[in-house]
Amino acid sequence: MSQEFQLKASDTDKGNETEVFKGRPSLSSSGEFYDLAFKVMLVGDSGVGKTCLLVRFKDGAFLAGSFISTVGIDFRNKVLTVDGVKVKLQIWDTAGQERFRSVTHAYYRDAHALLLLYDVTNKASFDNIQAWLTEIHEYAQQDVVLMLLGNKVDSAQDRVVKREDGEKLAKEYGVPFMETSAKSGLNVDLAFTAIAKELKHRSMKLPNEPKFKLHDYVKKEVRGSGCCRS
Ligand SMILES: Nc1nc2c(ncn2[C@@H]2O[C@H](COP(=O)(O)OP(=O)(O)OP(=O)(O)O)[C@@H](O)[C@H]2O)c(=O)[nH]1
Repeated sequence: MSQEFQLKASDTDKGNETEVFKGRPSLSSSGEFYDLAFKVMLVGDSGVGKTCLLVRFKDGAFLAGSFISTVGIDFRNKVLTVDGVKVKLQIWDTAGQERFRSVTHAYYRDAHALLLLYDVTNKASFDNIQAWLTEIHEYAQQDVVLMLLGNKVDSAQDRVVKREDGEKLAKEYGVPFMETSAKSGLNVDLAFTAIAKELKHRSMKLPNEPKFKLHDYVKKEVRGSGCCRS
């Protein structure tokens, strides 16, 4: 990583935690207890809405107005309760711009999950998904949890990528898929919850708990863009 683009921590936590389960809860620096911690990375072209998705999930707000591109990498923490277990997600917001690509490459290998975004109003961002998948294949862990998100579905009048095209691409690559809107909140909590459930089930199975199937969960829970709340 170049000196120029050091990690920015929006929360006071350090950015170097790995998955933990000590049999007793840990305390995050924001004062919340958690049992497990995972790193989730947001990737995709510049402007697809990675920062807005994270802000929607973390703060329940939408960053309207002028678009300020992420520089390098940033992160936020959020603790979720998944099946009675406190799961801390440390969510890394990467810069989509090409010139920061070498910075983000360095972070892939530590990610437990990746949310790969395109913008349904921007065909190029969809066409670039294949290149992002190649990059993920090259730099991320082999067993990384991956999900494809088509964002900005609130902009129905500007949509150029059909839902079926997203579904088809996701099926081709065997990844779960959903459409989201950082603006309306549609499916935003669901995307992060699904990831947290998958990571939790992979690392810790409670007695008598059935096997968790991420694809089935997403298919069952996902909501269409006719509606505007998560
Ligand atoms: N209509 C609509 N606009 C959105 C949505 N999400 C993001 N935007 C807008 O899209 C622009 C880019 O959003 P960002 O979240 O900054 O995009 P990014 O992917 O983080 O971009 P980089 O930091 O350059 O990689 C902003 O003007 C947002 O207001 C959405 O769900 N719906």
